[in-house]
Amino acid sequence: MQTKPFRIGTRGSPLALAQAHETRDRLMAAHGLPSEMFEIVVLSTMGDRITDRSLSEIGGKGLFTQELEDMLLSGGLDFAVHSSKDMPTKLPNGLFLSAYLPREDARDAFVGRTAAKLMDLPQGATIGSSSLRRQALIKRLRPDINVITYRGLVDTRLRKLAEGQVDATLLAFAGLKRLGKDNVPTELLDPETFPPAPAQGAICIESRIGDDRINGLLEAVNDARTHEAVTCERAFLATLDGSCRTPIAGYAVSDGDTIRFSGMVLTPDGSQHFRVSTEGNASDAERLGAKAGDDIRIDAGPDFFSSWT
Ligand SMILES: NCc1[nH]cc(CCC(=O)O)c1CC(=O)O
Repeated sequence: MQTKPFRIGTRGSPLALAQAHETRDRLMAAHGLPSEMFEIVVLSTMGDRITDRSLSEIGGKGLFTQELEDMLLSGGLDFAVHSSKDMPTKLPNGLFLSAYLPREDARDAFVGRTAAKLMDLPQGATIGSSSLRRQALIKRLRPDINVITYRGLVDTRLRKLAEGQVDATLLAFAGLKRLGKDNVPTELLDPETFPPAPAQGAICIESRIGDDRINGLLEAVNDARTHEAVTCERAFLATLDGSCRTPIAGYAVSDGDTIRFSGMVLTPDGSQHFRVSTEGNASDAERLGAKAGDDIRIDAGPDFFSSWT
């Protein structure tokens, strides 16, 4: 009988804490365990400490994960809760993504101050976003718009917007929902024209390979369809993501039998893009995503990825 509490690692941002609490609540419900059986351990990561530069400028992998992974490997944590979108495609030896909670809405949310919709913004308007994918997609649809670097906690971004520093910003709808800010978006962007980032909207749990006791505990909260979809999207990203300087979108939906995937790569200025769409057996999720990555790379040609990176 386990008597010591399970140690759950998380970052300390309001969104990260909400995700850690959701994970704990689902584990309590699945196993009939009291909250005292879980201890939430908050760690600060490089990504939390550097807030004045965009993530692609800082570079490096695992900006939001390394400190948690180090402590997982040293045994100080039993598992860690992350936004799947923040996970590098390669994990440290000995760790894996053992469970995914049911995915939240994966769409991007547009939060407008001077217009409610992206396509209705005035000519030359300013949008705050540091995501290469969002910048490229905005410029593809609205080349006149000026995109400025914009990072920080969700509340900080919304405050800057309210103060008039920008006309609009884009955020993952999933994050807003988890913070109880469902009513903040003025538009939800269509995944056809504005596809989300690979793994957006999905919470994952990272743990040690071979730690059967913990992995058995986590299995009970794994959502198979989310696991399949995000595995497909991450395989697509892994095939393409040499540099993290490439705007990449990818979104898969699994019904348990069939998985459908669409991906897009763009030049940072949005002037060129390539798409791929495919479907296959859900049990083939990873191969399907990797193949889509290979296909779009061939379609785009050798000069596409080297032209700006
Ligand atoms: N560090 C960025 C990040 N990582 C995950 C989310 C949102 C939550 C999610 O995609 O599950 C966000 C913020 C955003 O894009 O608005």
